Amino acid sequence: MESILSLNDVTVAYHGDITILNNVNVQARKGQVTGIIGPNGAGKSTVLKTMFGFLPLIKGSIVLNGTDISRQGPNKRAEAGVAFVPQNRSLFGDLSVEDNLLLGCWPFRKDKPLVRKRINAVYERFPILADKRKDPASSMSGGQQRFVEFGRALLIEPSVILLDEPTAMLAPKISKELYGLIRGFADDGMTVVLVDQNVRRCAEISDYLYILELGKNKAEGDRDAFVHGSALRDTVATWMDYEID
Ligand SMILES: Nc1ncnc2c1ncn2[C@@H]1O[C@H](COP(=O)(O)OP(=O)(O)OP(=O)(O)O)[C@@H](O)[C@H]1O
Repeated sequence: MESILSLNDVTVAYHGDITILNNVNVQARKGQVTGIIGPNGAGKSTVLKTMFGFLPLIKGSIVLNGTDISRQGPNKRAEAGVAFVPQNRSLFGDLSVEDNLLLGCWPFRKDKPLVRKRINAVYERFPILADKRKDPASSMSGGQQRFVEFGRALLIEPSVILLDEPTAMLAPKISKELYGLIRGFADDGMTVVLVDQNVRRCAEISDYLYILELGKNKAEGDRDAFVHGSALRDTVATWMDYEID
């Protein structure tokens, strides 16, 4: 299966020479969910931030569709079709749902008919957002706010979507709905990279998984390796004190 986005031997730091990722390798394949799991502080969020261009590389390269994008910033990567939904809430609470969506149209803002078309497509996918288009984003539930964030990410019609803990702090019912959506993104041909604390759910919807520990690759394998007892499964149980059932 074709690799769309890859981190190749990547080393990054937030400050000075204290490296956070050390020679990390991740390949995200077309139409697949690539799950990234690991204990707190392993560097999972840092992998996504690096993929989106927030951190300069000390070493290694990032390749998107065969092009080295290591030196491109987030704007360029968004233009190339990479969307990022960060872990922390990223909406402007005082702005309406529609205004938050309009902000996601920035790269093609001058093409008004296209803006309308893409926003309407989001409303078709998430009818609740059409109903609440005039309401302040902050008036919506946590799950509904996630829909706005997902919708805003979809406005550029991304080929790659990076999702950081999309169901953190949400109730099981809405989380299930979100995992269904995420699986649907991949089934529609999008390349999904999912960072998740919920090992079981992440393993269920991922095609391939990476375990990080202390900023390094620790193990990797496809879903079957996790679901049917294996070294990877034992790894998760031992390192993360977690049993997959
Ligand atoms: N802005 C920052 N400045 C300095 N260090 C940071 C920053 N963000 C994260 N770190 C450090 O980088 C390391 C990896 O953090 P990261 O958030 O990528 O881990 P994670 O695996 O996503 O953890 P969690 O599951 O807790 O979110 C941690 O030691 C963290 O303290």
